[in-house]
Amino acid sequence: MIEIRDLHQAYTGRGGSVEVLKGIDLTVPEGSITAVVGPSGAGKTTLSHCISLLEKPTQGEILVDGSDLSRLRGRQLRSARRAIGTIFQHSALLRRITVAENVALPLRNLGVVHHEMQDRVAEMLDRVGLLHKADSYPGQLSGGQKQRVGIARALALRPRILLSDESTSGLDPDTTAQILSLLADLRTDLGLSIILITHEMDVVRNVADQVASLSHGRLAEYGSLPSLVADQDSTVGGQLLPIAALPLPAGFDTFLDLAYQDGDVDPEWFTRVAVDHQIRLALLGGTIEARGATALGRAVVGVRGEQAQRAIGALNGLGLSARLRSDVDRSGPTGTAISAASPDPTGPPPSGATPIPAGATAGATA
Ligand SMILES: Nc1ncnc2c1ncn2[C@@H]1O[C@H](COP(=O)(O)OP(=O)(O)OP(=O)(O)O)[C@@H](O)[C@H]1O
Repeated sequence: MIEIRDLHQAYTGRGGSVEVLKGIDLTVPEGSITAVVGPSGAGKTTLSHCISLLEKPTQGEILVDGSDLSRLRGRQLRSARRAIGTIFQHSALLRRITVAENVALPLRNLGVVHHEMQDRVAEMLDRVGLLHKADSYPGQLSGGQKQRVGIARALALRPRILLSDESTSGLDPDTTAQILSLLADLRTDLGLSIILITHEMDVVRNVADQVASLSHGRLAEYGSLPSLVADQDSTVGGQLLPIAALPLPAGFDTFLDLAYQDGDVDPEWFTRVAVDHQIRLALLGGTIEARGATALGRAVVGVRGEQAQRAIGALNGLGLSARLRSDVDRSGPTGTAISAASPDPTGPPPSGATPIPAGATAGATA
């Protein structure tokens, strides 16, 4: 487990001191993946450098299994670094030595004896599925294979924490999925605490247990992924499952935002509200994402104003979180004018997620 407490980082230049991290508190439980997201300049890389002990924070603590690594120097610092393995964006392998020699580097620097080093390298390459590439050179590998070697190297010192700094950036979707699946397995098999610094919301949605969002050097949001998706006030939740919706059809004047929470939603909610409760609903857009045995989702429906409160009650009773939008008009619920011919102005639905066909209506005559 890694705990970051009141972490500050300031840089001093000609123009004076600039505080880039302004008191970050973050806990990454053992055996879990925490994604750190945020806009450019929010402080993600600075946080990553502080965690990997490349930079010394100006204030605060980085506790790994209870001991503060941020105040160490010299030999103690070098030793503490072993607790944290880092995977970089471009794998950062040395081109002139073999895959096995790259993985062995951290062990060699530590003076591990030869046969032990060979065993460890073979074990780590086997874990990432690349034992057969041990004698190849990095230039002979695909992008995804290079990243796997980078992961094997990061694991060589048996760290407790794995820090991935944009490690899937620039990889194609299939390769990204393979790397994420490997990270998820490592979390489970080795009980690693994994910190994923990324700007890719697809990556976050597919693999993160918790999400921390930075803004201007502060922690803007933090929570489990399902809780953020279910929280209608969460900006990150909206970014994780973005929805573009059709405008309200004739006869409807009120938008409701819906969120699915964990597995407790009645799968027949739409029919039940329409038939059992005699409420007219127009399904205007939505996304459902399967996570293990549960489903996460967000949707937008249209209702008639006089039925809105009853609809909210019925939907909440079926396990959804339903909320009236206050800024109701006939443009989309985001306030952006959306035409029926172009129902998705923000681009395709997130990969791996199932878009609900917009425009379906149901309901008894009211
Ligand atoms: N060595 C430095 N000296 C001065 N300012 C710095 C230094 N490193 C980073 N900064 C500033 O700190 C802020 C946060 O930078 P950082 O690279 O951590 O953001 P980021 O969230 O990783 O952004 P991106 O997604 O674009 O990589 C930026 O305003 C940046 O200009």
